[in-house]
Amino acid sequence: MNQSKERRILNFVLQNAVRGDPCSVMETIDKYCSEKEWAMNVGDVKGVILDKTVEEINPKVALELGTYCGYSAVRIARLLKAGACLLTVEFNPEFAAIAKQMIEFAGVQDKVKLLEGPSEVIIPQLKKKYEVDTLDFVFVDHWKDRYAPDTILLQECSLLRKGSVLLADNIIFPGAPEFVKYIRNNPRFQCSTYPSYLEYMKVQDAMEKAVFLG
Ligand SMILES: O=c1[nH]cnc2c(O)c(F)c(-c3ccc(F)cc3)cc12
Ligand SMILES: [Mg+2]
Repeated sequence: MNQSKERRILNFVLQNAVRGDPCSVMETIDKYCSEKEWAMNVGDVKGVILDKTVEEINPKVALELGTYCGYSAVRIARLLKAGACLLTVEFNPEFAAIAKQMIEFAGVQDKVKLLEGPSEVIIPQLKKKYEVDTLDFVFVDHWKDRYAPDTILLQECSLLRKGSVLLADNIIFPGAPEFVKYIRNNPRFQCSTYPSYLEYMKVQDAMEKAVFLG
């Protein structure tokens, strides 16, 4: 059976990146996906916006919705301080298996907990099953139709506290209009938009930052 694109990306990393070096893993994925096969990693351009947001917040507990191959999990985890952790949610078992190996190869596995399943099932389990109190940072990068319902679910599950920061990818392309409408008209969020470019393409995209006001 022929390999998946995600398996080809992982193999390229295993053969070309430096084990235990998160930056090497990120650079190698970016090289493969800009030169050989496009893939939906947040990438090196929007990745800088992600980096700056994580560094500004310095989260102790971070959540990622949409692991894919693990690129942004590695990107976020490399910036986490001692004792901090990232919970990352992926519903596609093939992607989760690739991401697990990617995260381990990068050497950030001690900071990352990969949770396999649909976000609407995992989010209500975070407090009791995964011992989360509240989330300091949430990177929203899964399926555009889940952005708004999962943001509502996070609130219903009391997982956000005053100052929790959401950062959502792809609000221009492919776009998340329902989420943008919801979050920008919600007085409980302070929103700001970061225009950028679609990963590995000269196509406009943007990220939305939303601070929960409690
Ligand atoms: O489904 C997605 N989940 C998370 N992130 C994505 C992304 O960053 C994309 F660029 C895209 C994308 C897919 C196909 C295109 F033609 C353009 C963008 C999709 C996702
Ligand atoms: Mg994305």
